Amino acid sequence: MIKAGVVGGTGYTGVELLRLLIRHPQVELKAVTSRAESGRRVEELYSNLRGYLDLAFSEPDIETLAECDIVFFATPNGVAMKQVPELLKRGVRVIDLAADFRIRDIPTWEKWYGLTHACPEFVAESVYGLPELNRDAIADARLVANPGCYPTAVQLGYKPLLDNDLIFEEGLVADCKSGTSGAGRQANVGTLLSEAGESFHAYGVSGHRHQPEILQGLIGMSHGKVQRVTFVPHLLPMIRGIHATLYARLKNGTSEQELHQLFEQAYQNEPFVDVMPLGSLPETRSVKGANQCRLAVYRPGNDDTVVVLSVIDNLVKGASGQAVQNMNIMFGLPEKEGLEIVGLLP
Ligand SMILES: NC(=O)C1=CN([C@@H]2O[C@H](COP(=O)(O)OP(=O)(O)OC[C@H]3O[C@@H](n4cnc5c(N)ncnc54)[C@H](OP(=O)(O)O)[C@@H]3O)[C@@H](O)[C@H]2O)C=CC1
Ligand SMILES: CC(=O)N[C@@H](CCC(=O)OP(=O)(O)O)C(=O)O
Repeated sequence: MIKAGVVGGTGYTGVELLRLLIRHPQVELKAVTSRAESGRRVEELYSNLRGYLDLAFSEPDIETLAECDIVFFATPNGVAMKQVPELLKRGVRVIDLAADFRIRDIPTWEKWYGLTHACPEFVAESVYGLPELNRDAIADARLVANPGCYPTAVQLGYKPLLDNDLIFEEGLVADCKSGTSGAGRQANVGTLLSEAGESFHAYGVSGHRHQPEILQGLIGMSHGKVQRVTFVPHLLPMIRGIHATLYARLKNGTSEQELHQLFEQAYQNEPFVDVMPLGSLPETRSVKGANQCRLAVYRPGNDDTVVVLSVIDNLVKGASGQAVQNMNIMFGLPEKEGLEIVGLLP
């Protein structure tokens, strides 16, 4: 059994990790931390876990965490980087759900996250945990940087187009919408029901920290040819889900049918990417609770613009499910272990 620890077990991604890990046949949860709730039984706070998890929250101290084989950090940005060097030294593997190890260029990371990086030397060693891109490297990694939620939806949508050199590298637009759980569980006026309900607005239009992460991924897929991407997030009055509408201009006359076949081929062996039939409209509710990305590709009016629709659950394929998928790969387990969950409709 893999001994696992979750730092930040009271947050939304933390409790989602617990929901997935308690049903994972190869995992034994050894530690779940919260500074605010230390000593309190997990099921007291999260009654959905009653009968499944016999643990109390503990302080995130290094001695407890060092007894694990793997530690997930479901903490705010800037927390994992303080404990990672010591955990790796003690032979513990780490998956960080925050952004501490996602951006290769340290000055770029420090600019967007407003922090000084505590262990920049470990960023080069870490592997960006998008399995559809980096499966082999993830298998050998000690430290995995779990991708951001928007970057997951956007990169999976653009990948077949860039891999096949089908689009101009200029003018890429990612128009994205998220549910409120993307903002985490801490009190926040903007995500109160009476603020976010029955309304819809963009945010971070002049700059969002996921833009450099998305750009870094697209630069890699295009071998340096993509130089820019416009990313605009919006807040939807729903709890879970991300919908990304991606635009690009086609280099040649690839038909909608051919684009669709190409997407199907690109993802035919991917357990968690579903290319829907031609003409489909992926719905966020179809991936609610599931580790799935659902995609559809269009060429409206036979014009030279290609439109990709990409949906995920921000807390699952956009965070905790993807983290469990990465753990499975790191430990040589079947990739779908513990993750065969069907989306919740309606
Ligand atoms: N919500 C989402 O959809 C997604 C979130 N992420 C990322 O995952 C991470 C967690 O997000 P989310 O679950 O939403 O966050 P929450 O704000 O809901 O939870 C944060 C958790 O971290 C703990 N924590 C806070 N500060 C510290 C600290 N200094 N040391 C140890 N533990 C700490 C908190 O407990 P306590 O303070 O009691 O210790 C709490 O359990 C973030 O980095 C977020 O950006 C990634 C993808 C999607
Ligand atoms: C709706 C909302 O506020 N979403 C968050 C992003 C989600 C997230 O958790 O960001 P990471 O994936 O980088 O950790 C935001 O825009 O900041």
